[in-house]
Amino acid sequence: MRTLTLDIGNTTVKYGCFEDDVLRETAIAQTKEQVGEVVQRWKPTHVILASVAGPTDTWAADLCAQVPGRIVEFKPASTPLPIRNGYATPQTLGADRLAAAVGAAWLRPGRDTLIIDAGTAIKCDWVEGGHTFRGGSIAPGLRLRFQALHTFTGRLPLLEMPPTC
Ligand SMILES: Nc1ncnc2c1ncn2[C@@H]1O[C@H](COP(=O)(O)OP(=O)(O)O)[C@@H](O)[C@H]1O
Ligand SMILES: CC(C)(COP(=O)(O)O)[C@@H](O)C(=O)NCCC(=O)O
Repeated sequence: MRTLTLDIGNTTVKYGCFEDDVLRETAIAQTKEQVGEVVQRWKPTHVILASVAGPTDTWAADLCAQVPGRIVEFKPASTPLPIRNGYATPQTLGADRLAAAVGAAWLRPGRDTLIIDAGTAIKCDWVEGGHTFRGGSIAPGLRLRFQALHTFTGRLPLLEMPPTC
């Protein structure tokens, strides 16, 4: 079984190519065309995706139409989980945050874990005892902070992150 996993964020798409349970390739795609090239080259039989991008973004559905097997979308309010979701409003929770919690519980079974995920936004989330997602905080990411400081002040220049950052 060849499975493509897609983590569609607000800035980039992170993908992983699995052959059965073995991760063969993982990378960051900057454009949807790059993800299309991975589908053409890797020829996945199945796709598992989680997205926090806007609902008008239909390119993922177009890509999945090229894949013969199952397409599974990870949805916080309905996807069965190996942990309990203690978030008060699962229907508004970002799939990336809950997926990270499932990953953290798998990496640190039975342990309290703080997840810090620095993307477009910086999310700090808590997994209690390796069994319950407790939620956390959402704050602007680095680029948003730079943009806000430049836009809403008179004297601060717009800083760019160095390419190696
Ligand atoms: N060294 C860094 N430390 C923390 N945040 C960073 C760093 N470099 C880039 N970023 C932030 O990460 C964002 C891109 O990360 P990414 O994982 O692609 O985001 P998303 O998951 O939201 O698509 C950038 O917009 C920037 O705000
Ligand atoms: C907070 C986010 C915008 C982060 O997106 P990202 O930085 O991964 O692109 C995303 O997780 C989201 O849209 N969350 C919905 C609100 C919530 O999780 O409570």
